[in-house]
Amino acid sequence: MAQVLYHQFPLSAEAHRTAASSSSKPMKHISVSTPQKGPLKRLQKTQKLNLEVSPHRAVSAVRLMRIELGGAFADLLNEKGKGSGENEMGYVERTLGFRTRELNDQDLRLVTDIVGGTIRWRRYIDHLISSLSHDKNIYGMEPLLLQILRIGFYEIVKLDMPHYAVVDENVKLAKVALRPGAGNMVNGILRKLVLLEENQSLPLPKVEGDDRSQARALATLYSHPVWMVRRLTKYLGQEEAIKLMMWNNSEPSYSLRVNHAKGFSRGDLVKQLTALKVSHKISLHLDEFVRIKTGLQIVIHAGLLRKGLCSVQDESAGLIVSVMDPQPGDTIVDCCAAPGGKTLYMASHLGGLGKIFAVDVNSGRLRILKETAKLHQVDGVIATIHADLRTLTDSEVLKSNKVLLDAPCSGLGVLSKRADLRWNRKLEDMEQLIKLQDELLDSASKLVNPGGVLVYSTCSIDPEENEERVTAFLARHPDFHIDPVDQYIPADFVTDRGFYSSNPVKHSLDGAFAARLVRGS
Ligand SMILES: C[S@@+](CC[C@H](N)C(=O)[O-])C[C@H]1O[C@@H](n2cnc3c(N)ncnc32)[C@H](O)[C@@H]1O
Repeated sequence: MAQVLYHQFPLSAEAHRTAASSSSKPMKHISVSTPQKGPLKRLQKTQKLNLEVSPHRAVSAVRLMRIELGGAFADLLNEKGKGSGENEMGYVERTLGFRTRELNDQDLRLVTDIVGGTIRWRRYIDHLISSLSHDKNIYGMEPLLLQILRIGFYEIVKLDMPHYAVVDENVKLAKVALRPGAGNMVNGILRKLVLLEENQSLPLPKVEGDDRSQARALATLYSHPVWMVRRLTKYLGQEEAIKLMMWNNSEPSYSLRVNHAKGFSRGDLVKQLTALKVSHKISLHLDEFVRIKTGLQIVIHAGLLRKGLCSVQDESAGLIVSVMDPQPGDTIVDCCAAPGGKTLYMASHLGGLGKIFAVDVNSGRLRILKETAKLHQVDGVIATIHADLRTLTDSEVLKSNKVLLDAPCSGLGVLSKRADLRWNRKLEDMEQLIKLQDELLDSASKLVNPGGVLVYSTCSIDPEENEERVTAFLARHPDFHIDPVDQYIPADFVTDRGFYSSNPVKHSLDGAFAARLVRGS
């Protein structure tokens, strides 16, 4: 039986509307009055607390709607941790017409799993939904109904949760948040899915026919855009492309970098993680890094990031800093610096001596860099410059022996962490990005002193953004040559041409690339 509690608070128009529109819903409720003070006394806000629907499903459905309709980033929302649960309840109430109880840690973990997984598996799930629905145009469905179906499909097919409990819970959500008819529809489709899943006869495409048909089938089976499958297959071959897509669909793992500038050591971090019962592994490659598979929410909740004691940073990004080899006393130009992951790590190597000029065209992201630098107590060696790099080329002040260009890129190396990125990227972006990368490389090269080094890096595994950009650059700038990176990073990451390349499947890290390009003296 549905249970709805009415709390009395100062009334908003929104709450009036919600209360009125929901009165027709077939739910029983009780009212609880809270005394009000002063002139607000007569104004009453009604908040409905629904204790029957599962909170993590209600929150997941609304989060998915916000991401899809609002274009917000899934990982950004996830990183807000428990606090976002409270803010989010406002969205839940406005979207569904009721609040649920506050989320506990287990609910939050489920929301993270369900939202990330449902986004990653969207193409696969949507294929199944449209195969089992009467109406094949599933994108014409009410957005909330589609999200509830996606959650149910993901839970049954990919999380293997108890099937009939999943059906019941999602039917309940559809009935309460939409109407009884929507619940009946969810019931019919999910029950069909359970039967097919239990008989191992899901209607999935076969990988056969010409390249195009095979790419389409793989795109559905491994839930990636067709253009991406074709590109991955072209560069890696089908077998490796499949392994990479499976990696992209897996739960991401994270690394934490300790911040020595705060007097916090890796030993201290390990102690804290042990006390928090977050299982962890020391990085094999970098002294300041610790890997965690799960428990990021616990780390966030414990305030380790907020206090500036550590940052979330992938080791693949840390290895780019190793390729830069920052030393005390260096002057470094970081050409595309924001939000500052590499700037801050480089700054921690300077030991208070030297300067990093952190350039970025995005003022909001640059503000985050400044604030984090202060929090990490490395702001003394960082100067921020808000500018388009392409306008800075005549600036003598910025001439330096070490220049980093961590270029805007497709992010094809970080798809496991950026669940929604694959759906936001378009093939046309690649052409634009490549053009921008060439322009930025040309601009960055003008800041390098004779004998100095330009490090070009990306978080992509796409050769057109990596090796090919370097080749094209060297053809335009014969005064530069490749300085092999083998003395800066482990041999396992060094390519035949002397570049740094991390491979998600091989190294269990994000994909990244870097080249050291030295200007002749
Ligand atoms: C890959 S991100 C940099 C990440 C950063 N290095 C870090 O480790 O946190 C690329 C950055 O390039 C910046 N950018 C893009 N075009 C630019 C331009 N023309 N001039 C300067 N910065 C630019 C973007 O604003 C974005 O912050």
